[in-house]
Amino acid sequence: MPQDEFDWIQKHIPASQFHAELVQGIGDDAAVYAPPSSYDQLYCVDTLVEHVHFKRETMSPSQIGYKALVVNISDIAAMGGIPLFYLVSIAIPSHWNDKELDLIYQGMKEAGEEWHLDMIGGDTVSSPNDLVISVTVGGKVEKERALLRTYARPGDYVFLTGPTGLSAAGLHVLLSRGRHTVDDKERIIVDAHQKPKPHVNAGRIALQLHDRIALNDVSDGLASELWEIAEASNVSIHIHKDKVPVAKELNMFPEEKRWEWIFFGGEDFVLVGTIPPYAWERYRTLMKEAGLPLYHIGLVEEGEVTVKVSEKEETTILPKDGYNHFK
Ligand SMILES: Nc1ncnc2c1ncn2[C@@H]1O[C@H](COP(=O)(O)OP(=O)(O)OP(=O)(O)O)[C@@H](O)[C@H]1O
Ligand SMILES: Cc1ncc(C[n+]2csc(CCOP(=O)(O)O)c2C)c(N)n1
Ligand SMILES: [Mg+2]
Ligand SMILES: [Mg+2]
Ligand SMILES: [Mg+2]
Repeated sequence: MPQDEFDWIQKHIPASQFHAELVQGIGDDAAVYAPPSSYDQLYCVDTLVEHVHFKRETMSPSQIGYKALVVNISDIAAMGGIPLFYLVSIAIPSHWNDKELDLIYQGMKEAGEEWHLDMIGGDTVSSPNDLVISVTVGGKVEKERALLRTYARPGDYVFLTGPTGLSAAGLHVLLSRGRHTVDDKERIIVDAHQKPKPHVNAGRIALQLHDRIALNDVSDGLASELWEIAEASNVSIHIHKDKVPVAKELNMFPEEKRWEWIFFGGEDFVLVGTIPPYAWERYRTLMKEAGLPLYHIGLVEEGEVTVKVSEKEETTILPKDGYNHFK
């Protein structure tokens, strides 16, 4: 725990800033931001709680900081937006020392530098047992162009910007053996869990391409995010299981586990979305030119709100399961 709240904050104030729209950052009662008039503003907040989102055995302090910020950058990506600023609220129990807390801030700084975000404020409090870190991100998106979950229409293609299930597989390894005994062949899945990469460019390319692409980032699991789009847009979504990407890093696990993680694992932070068929080839080309993966995994159909999955001749309902904090 820091000796003094105020001295501790002082040493984490950034020395420079990326965005000129920031009028006043850390140091007053609130940050001041002068938004450009041709953009709408975006805001989101997500929280990581010790023993719920991480344990000392699953994530290093710098990875906790990194992930606390990128899960929010991912929500801005899912709107097609540009992340700009972040505020950090941290509740610190006595068993976390100064060195570890500095590393948490180091991890956030690393992510901030990677995606050009300025830290503009926060809050520091004590906590009786567990560490809690809550990050708020502000961003911008061209006026009236944000990519909404309500945009899916019958006939649209359903796409994914990366394979799912890797983070859950990585978590499985970390929970069974801890973060200090990871094999080389497990590196990719463990990295996917500890240092996910938000798909900001995929979101930006989508936004620049078309004004009616539905997007959602995969935090609670592919099934859960597909259901959210189906419900928001009042459509039926039909997935073809043989088109859903299976990362080769999952091959070392039993088939049943693999599919459970792909559909219900969560924390993948890839984007899932829907796009009108006439815009598909262009999106594919632009993503390919940018060196980014893209998978066509199904279709939006008319009919009551549901998510179906077909395998060979058989079609079943994809359960609305996934990570749920209260189940
Ligand atoms: N406690 C809360 N108070 C007010 N609004 C909330 C609260 N929790 C969530 N929301 C809002 O509900 C909507 C869905 O939030 P949710 O957290 O499920 O989205 P997400 O961040 O994409 O998912 P995840 O938290 O799994 O990453 C968002 O608009 C969010 O701001
Ligand atoms: C130690 C440990 N146990 C379990 C998990 C898995 N987990 C926690 S929250 C979540 C969904 C996203 O959270 P939210 O909905 O809050 O954004 C998932 C898949 C983990 N990361 N660490
Ligand atoms: Mg959230
Ligand atoms: Mg989200
Ligand atoms: Mg989120």
